[in-house]
Amino acid sequence: MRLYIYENKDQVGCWTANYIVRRINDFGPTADKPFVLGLPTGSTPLPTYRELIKLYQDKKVSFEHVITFNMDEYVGLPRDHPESYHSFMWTNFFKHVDIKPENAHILNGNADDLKAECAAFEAKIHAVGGIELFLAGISKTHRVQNTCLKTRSPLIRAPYPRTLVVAMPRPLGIGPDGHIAFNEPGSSLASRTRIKTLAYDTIVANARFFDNDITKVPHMALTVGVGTVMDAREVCLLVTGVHKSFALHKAIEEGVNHMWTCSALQNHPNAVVVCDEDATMELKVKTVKYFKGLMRVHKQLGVDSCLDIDVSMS
Ligand SMILES: N[C@@H]1[C@@H](O)[C@H](O)[C@@H](COP(=O)(O)O)O[C@@H]1O
Repeated sequence: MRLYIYENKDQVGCWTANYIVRRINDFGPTADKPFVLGLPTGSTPLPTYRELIKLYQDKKVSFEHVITFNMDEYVGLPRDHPESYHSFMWTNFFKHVDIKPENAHILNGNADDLKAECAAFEAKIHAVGGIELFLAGISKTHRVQNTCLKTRSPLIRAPYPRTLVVAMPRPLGIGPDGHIAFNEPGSSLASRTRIKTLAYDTIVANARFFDNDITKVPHMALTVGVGTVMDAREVCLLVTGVHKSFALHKAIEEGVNHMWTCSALQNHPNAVVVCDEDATMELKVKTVKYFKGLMRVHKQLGVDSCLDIDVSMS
């Protein structure tokens, strides 16, 4: 596994978009030999999508012969709901480039037979020869730091007519998370595309997109499995922001573990993690120095041409 560390999320997006364009152009896709790309949703890939659109507008790439497969979709959310992953992908990427609608595959969370929908998705990936490059993101981890819990204290009730609500400090804790697609903690590392119940942490995290009302957040999703991602010939994991730093630590500094499904990538023969400085916050200094040193040496020796990508150009 390689780890590339860039200054900020925009540089990560710039590098990733240019890398995808390079991979597509080197592959030379045609109607008979399309380039198959796996794609994520979320805020993390947005700078990448913005840069990809710019590169398309500058005629540096065409998506005419690119086939995409998205990682996941909510169950039961109308396709045209602004928070569906269909809406996200068309608003933020597809409608701006020349991809053919029939080539952009997104799971249908409203299918009559969800199991058949998942099986058909896997079959389609197989039919086009598998995924060449899977772009992925991971969810954040929650570090609860002295936030307040509302509780009722009988001791300080009088002389107030009603029970008084007082704030009590909560102990520092770390919630389980760091999932890839919707492969929540405990997902099999050999899992395939399937229906998944969302973890409570994920529902709470995603409430920000649903008026902060957890009752509006779908509780189930269709998601590619960890095994589906691992089958891609290359995986590129994007990690930006300090809120992802603990997940990054779990992904690369500790062992492979189904409670941190992103850590499965340690077993992938061709995985690259691209992160920003903020996301390295929970890594050991020696880990950061090691990977930065590798980047420097590989660049000097010219053995890793993707390190030549100029991330300051946008
Ligand atoms: N199912 C998606 C994941 O595929 C995504 O990686 C994650 C992170 O989103 P963000 O990039 O906004 O932090 O959100 C959801 O849980």
